[in-house]
Amino acid sequence: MRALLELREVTRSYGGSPVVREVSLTVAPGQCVALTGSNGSGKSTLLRLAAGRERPTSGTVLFDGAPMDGDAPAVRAAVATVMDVDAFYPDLTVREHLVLVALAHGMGAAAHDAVAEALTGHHLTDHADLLPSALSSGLRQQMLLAAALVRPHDLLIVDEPEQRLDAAARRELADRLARHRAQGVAILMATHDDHLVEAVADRVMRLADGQPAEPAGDGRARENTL
Ligand SMILES: Nc1ncnc2c1ncn2[C@@H]1O[C@H](COP(=O)(O)OP(=O)(O)OP(=O)(O)O)[C@@H](O)[C@H]1O
Repeated sequence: MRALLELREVTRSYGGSPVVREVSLTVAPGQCVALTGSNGSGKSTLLRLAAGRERPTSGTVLFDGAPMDGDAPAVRAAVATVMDVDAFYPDLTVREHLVLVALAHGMGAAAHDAVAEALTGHHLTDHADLLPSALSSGLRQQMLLAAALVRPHDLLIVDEPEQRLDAAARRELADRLARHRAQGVAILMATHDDHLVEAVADRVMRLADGQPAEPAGDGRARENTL
C-alpha cells in the first residue's frame, strides 16, 4: 500500500548539531509506527518534522506523495496531532473546545453527537461544562486526545499520548488507537509505554542520538529502517 507519510533521510540540526540524523520511514494507511528511545533521543523533533511543523535541515518529508506543508489546508484537514502543547482558550468549556474543533473541521450536524461520544469515551462527561483550567492534568490530557480524535483524520501524530494518564486510561487509549488503526488511520507515535507499543504498533523504530538504533531484544519482529 502506498505510504501516506514518508520521511527520506531526514536530518534536523539546531545550531549546527544534528538531533535527528538521516531518518527514513514510511507509514501507510492502517499502519502504526512507534518511536521509542530515551529522553532527548530526538522523538519529538522527528514528530514535528513529520507533522510539517518544522522543516528538515536536509532530506524530505512527503505527505500523500507531496512535500509536507503543515500549514496547507489539505494537510490540516487530514492530519491530527497531539504534541507537547497545552493550548486552550481560557474562556471556553471542555465541551465548547471539542465542538469548536469538530465544527472547524467541517463536521457540521454530526459535530454534537461526535462530541457527546468523545466526552463519554474520555471520561469528560461530568466535566464537560468546566473550563480546562479546572481539570486535573490527566483529564486535560484526555481533552487533548479527544480534540484530536473527534475530528476526521487520515494520519495521527501523537507525542507520548500516555503521559499523565493512569493505568486504566492507558489501556483504554491503547484500545482506542488500535481501533483507529483498524479503521485505516495511519499512526506515528512517540511513546515510553511498552503496552501501547505492543497493542498498537506494527513497527518500532528505536532512536538513539537521533538515529535508528538496534531494537530492544524482546524477540518481537521489529524494524529499524521503515
Ligand atoms: N528548538 C530546539 N532548539 C535546540 N535544541 C533542541 C530544540 N528542540 C529539541 N532540541 C534538542 O534536541 C534533542 C532531542 O530532543 P527531543 O525533544 O526531540 O527528544 P525526545 O526523544 O522527544 O525526548 P523526550 O523523551 O524527553 O520527550 C534534545 O537534546 C533537545 O534539547
